[in-house]
Amino acid sequence: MEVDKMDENDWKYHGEGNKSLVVSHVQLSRVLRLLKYPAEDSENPPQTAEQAFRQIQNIVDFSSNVMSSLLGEKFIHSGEVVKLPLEFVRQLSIKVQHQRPVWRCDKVMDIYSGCALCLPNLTSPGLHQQTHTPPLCIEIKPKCGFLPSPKHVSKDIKTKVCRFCMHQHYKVANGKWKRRSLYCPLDLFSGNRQRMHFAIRHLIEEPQNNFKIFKGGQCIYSSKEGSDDSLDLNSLLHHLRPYFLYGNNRINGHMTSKALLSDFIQVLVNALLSGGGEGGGGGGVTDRRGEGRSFCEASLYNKERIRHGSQGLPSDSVLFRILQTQMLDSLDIEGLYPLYCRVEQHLQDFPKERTRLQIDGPYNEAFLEKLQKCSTEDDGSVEFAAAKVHQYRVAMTAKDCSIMVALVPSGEEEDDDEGLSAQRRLFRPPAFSCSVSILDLDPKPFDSIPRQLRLDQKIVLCYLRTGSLPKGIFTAAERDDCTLLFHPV
Ligand SMILES: O=P(O)(O)O[C@@H]1[C@@H](OP(=O)(O)O)[C@H](OP(=O)(O)O)[C@H](O)[C@H](OP(=O)(O)O)[C@H]1OP(=O)(O)O
Ligand SMILES: Nc1ncnc2c1ncn2[C@@H]1O[C@H](COP(=O)(O)OP(=O)(O)OP(=O)(O)O)[C@@H](O)[C@H]1O
Repeated sequence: MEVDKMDENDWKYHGEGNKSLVVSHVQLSRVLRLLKYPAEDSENPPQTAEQAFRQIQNIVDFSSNVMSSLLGEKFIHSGEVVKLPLEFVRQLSIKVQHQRPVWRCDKVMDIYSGCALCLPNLTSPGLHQQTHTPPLCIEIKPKCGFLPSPKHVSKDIKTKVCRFCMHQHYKVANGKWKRRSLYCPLDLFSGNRQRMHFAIRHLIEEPQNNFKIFKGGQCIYSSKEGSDDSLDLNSLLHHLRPYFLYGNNRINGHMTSKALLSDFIQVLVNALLSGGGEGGGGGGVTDRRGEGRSFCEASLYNKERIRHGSQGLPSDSVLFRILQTQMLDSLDIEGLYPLYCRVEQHLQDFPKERTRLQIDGPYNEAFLEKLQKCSTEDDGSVEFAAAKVHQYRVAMTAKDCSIMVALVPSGEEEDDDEGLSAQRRLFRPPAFSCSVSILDLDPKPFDSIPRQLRLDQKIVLCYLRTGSLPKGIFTAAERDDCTLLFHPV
């Protein structure tokens, strides 16, 4: 990619989040991730080109020097900062504008700095070049997978119902989503295949911003934000069917929708429990959170079943690494906030200390060391408080990152109809080579901590007012099954 010969016609809108917009190259497996600003700042960019460059370089450094070490290098693609011609960026911004979801248009793409992050396109990995069938990529934003310790929280409910499940009530009450998602992250992070299966079924049922499926780089399944349009599950099944032709669950040569979906989820669970495409998963590890902190009372999963074995997550799996990193938040926002205030006060008294304490970076080995070597006892120092704040911010990033699982059908060259006996085709399970990556590993600003506390309080209050008794409306059988409803395709 030659940055001085950029043509907006080679790029198309790919997606966006709260703070960046992503375009993908039409031929190369590359994306550009551009910063966004609040729309009211569109005339006067809130930072200079140098500051924007530094912000993106900080993202690269944080990902490659800090998160990569905590999450495992094999999952991380940190990318590189690129300087783009301003005319190209302006034309690109005009080109993509009409494809952007309306609810994201409170922010505009940065057209002033010319800086962007260039990354591999994780939804169209080069792997597929050897096969006829495009890869299937599944993006999951799993959110926080554990309950806080009772020691640090003021409201008992926080030790029973997870943040995601409580937050759902708040989001629906505020109109962010029309329907509550019944996905519970604690089920996904359980390492118990049945619970994980259950969690993924609910992600499919109500994806919100937690679940997307791409085929050959195109998004084929996601929520339409703010809308209550029913999702096209039949269309999804239509896309999935060719990948699962050889499943075991066929009746008279036809695979039922339920079986198809079940096979798909099974493959996804396997990928999430594997070591990330480099051989089989490591041995199961004991769940060190203890039963009390790994089950959410709002989950519809039948708790009785958990007795039949929670194996824990394999230590080389992506979920294990994300969960461990999330758990660097050992104090909860309530326990952390007084330490934040200690740092904040110190910075008001001694503004130059901001640099020594690495509040805004640099995100280098010294930063990583500060958070890894943080003592367990509070000695009252600002260094201790800053290290706990660093740990919390790293945990926040791990609570907000996404996992991309790329599935490529393997052994496809043998699969022509003439070449395989009907018997073999009927019973061979689908085989995929998979690769797992983690995306969106940006550092969370120091100043976002007071907002975190306020949001936490609002979520808990809202849940206490509106969130009780969801289980009562389901029968035990519905709770165990919660089968998605399909029409035959
Ligand atoms: O606070 P949360 O848990 O709602 O997470 C925010 C996300 O909301 P979610 O609940 O996942 O829909 C939010 O996602 P959406 O904009 O809702 O898609 C962002 O990821 C936000 O991060 P940042 O401020 O852009 O760096 C996230 O904010 P941080 O808390 O990670 O700063
Ligand atoms: N390297 C990549 N390859 C393919 N798609 C990507 C890549 N990076 C991001 N995307 C897509 O673009 C979307 C937005 O990117 P990202 O999550 O990084 O934005 P964000 O603004 O940081 O999100 P958030 O709302 O969590 O702050 C992702 O959900 C994903 O679908």
